[in-house]
Amino acid sequence: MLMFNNLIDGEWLSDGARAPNVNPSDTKDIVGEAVRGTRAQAEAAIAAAKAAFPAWSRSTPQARYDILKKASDEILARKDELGRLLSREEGKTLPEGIGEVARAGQIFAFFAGECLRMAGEKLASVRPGIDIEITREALGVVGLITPWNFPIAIPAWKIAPALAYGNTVVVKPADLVPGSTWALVDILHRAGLPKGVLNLVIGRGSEVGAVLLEHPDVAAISFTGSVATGQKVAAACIASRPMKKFQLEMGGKNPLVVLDDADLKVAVECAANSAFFSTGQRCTAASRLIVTAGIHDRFVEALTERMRGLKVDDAVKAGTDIGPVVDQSQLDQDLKYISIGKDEGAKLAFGGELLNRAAPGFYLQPALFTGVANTMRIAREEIFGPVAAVIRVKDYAEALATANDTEFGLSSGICTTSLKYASDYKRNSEAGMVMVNLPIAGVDYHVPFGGRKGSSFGAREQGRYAAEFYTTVKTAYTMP
Ligand SMILES: NC(=O)C1=CN([C@@H]2O[C@H](COP(=O)(O)OP(=O)(O)OC[C@H]3O[C@@H](n4cnc5c(N)ncnc54)[C@H](OP(=O)(O)O)[C@@H]3O)[C@@H](O)[C@H]2O)C=CC1
Ligand SMILES: O=C(O)CCC(=O)C(=O)O
Repeated sequence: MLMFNNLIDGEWLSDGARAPNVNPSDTKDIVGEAVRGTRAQAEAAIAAAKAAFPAWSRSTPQARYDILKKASDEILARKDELGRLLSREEGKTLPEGIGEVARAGQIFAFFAGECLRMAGEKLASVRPGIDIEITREALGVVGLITPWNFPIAIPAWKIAPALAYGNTVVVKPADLVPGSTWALVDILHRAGLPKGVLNLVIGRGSEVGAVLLEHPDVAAISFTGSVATGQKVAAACIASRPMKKFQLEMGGKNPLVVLDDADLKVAVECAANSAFFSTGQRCTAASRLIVTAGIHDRFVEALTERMRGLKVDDAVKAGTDIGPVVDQSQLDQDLKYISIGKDEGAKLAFGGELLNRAAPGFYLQPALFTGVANTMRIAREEIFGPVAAVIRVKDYAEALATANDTEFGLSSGICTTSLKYASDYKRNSEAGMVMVNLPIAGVDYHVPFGGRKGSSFGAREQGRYAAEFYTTVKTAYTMP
C-alpha cells in the first residue's frame, strides 16, 4: 500500500490520522493512504520555507537548473507508472494520465531553462549621470492550493516557476488526489532540493489551506479550483496583514461555435474532445456548443453518433475513451444538472444514464442537451462533468454574442472554414484562450494560460508569463 506522507523541512512525516485514496473506477481499490495534515504541520511547513528562502533565492541559476532538469528527466522516464497512479486516483484514462505526467515533465524542463534566462533591463535615467536597473526578485514563501482534476500538471505548473524564480513553497493538493503531488514532491526532494525549499502538506482545505491564507509569512497564493473557494481565497489574501499577492484560476462555461461552413468531421471531433474527454472535468471544457441553423441538425446527428461510440469504462482499461466521474459528490452534481436541464425544458438528446461496469465506480454516460437557451442554468453554471448543451443560433453575429454572454471567459473556440469569421472571432471573443478548428481544452505548456471575467484573477500562469506572478520588480537607481 502506498503511503502519501507530508514533507516538512526535508523530513517525511507519517504521524496522525490517515484517509484512504479511493479509485473512482473501482471503489474497492484503495490507491494508497494519505496523511491528514494539521494546522500545526502547515505552520511548521511555512516556518521551514521561510528559513530556506534566503539561501534558495540566492542560489545560482545553475544549481536551480540542475535540480529542475533532473526532476524533469525522472518524471518523463516514469511517465507510464505515474500516469497509471494518476488515472487510478483521478479517473482520467490511462493515455490522458500518461499525457498529463509527460506534460508535467516538460513543464519542469521548460522552467529549468528559465532559471538560466532570467534577465533584467538597464535604462538611462531622465536625470543626467544616473543608471537605472530593473530586476525581478523572488517573493518569498508561496502557498500553492491545487484542485483534483489535474493532479500532477497543475501542481507542476505552479511549483516549477515558483522554484525557478527563487521562491520557497508550501503546496496543498486537493484531498481527493494526494498521490500524484506526493510522487512529484518525492522526485523533487530526491533531485536535491535543500530542506525546506519545497514542503508538502496534504490535508483539508478548510484547515491546511486556511493556515496558508492567514499566515503573515506567506507572501503569495496561487489557487486553482472552484469560484466559491476562489472568492474566499481572494478575501483572505486581502484581509491578511501584510496583504498577499494572489492568482486565481477558476471556472468556465466555455463556448465552441460551429458555423454552417465548418468541416463537419472537424467540428464533431472538437466538440467530443472538448466536452467529454477527461470526463468533462476540465475548466477549459466546452459545455456550450453554439451551432448555426444550417448545420445544426447534421452536427447533432453526427455528434450523437460519435457519443454512441465512446467507451465509458475503467480508466486504466485499454480502449476506454471516458473514465469515471471523480467521486460521488461530483456525480451527484452532474446528475442534478441533468435533471435541472430536463426541468428547464431542454431535450436530453443523448446519454446522461448511470452505467454499470465490472467494478463499482462512478460511471456516467456523456450527456447532450439540445434546444437549450443561453438563459438556462445548464448554459450558465459550471457543471464540471460530461454534459454539453447545444444552443441553436441563426448566424455568426448571434453566435458571437451568445458565446460572450456568460460571466466566465476562460477558453473559447470556433469551427469554420472562413478566414473572415475565424479572424473576427479571435478578435472579439471575450476569453483568455481562443482556438480555431481545434479542441478548446488541452493546451500547450509553454504559453500563457488563463482567462477573463469570472474565470481568472491576477497574472497569467505558464510559459514566460509566469514570472509576472512569481517575482516582484525592483527598480534600482545608481549615481556612479
Ligand atoms: N476550474 C477548475 O480548474 C476547477 C473547478 N472545480 C469546480 O469546483 C467544484 C468543487 O471541486 P473542489 O475540488 O471541491 O473545489 P474547491 O475549490 O473546493 O477545491 C480546490 C482546492 O482548494 C482547497 N480548499 C477548499 N476550501 C478551502 C478553503 N476554505 N481555504 C483554502 N483552501 C481551500 C481544496 O482543498 P480540499 O480538497 O481539501 O477541499 C482544494 O485543494 C467542482 O465541481 C468544479 O465545479 C474544481 C476543480 C478544478
Ligand atoms: O485543458 C487544459 O489543458 C488545462 C485545463 C485545466 O487546467 C483545468 O481544467 O483546470
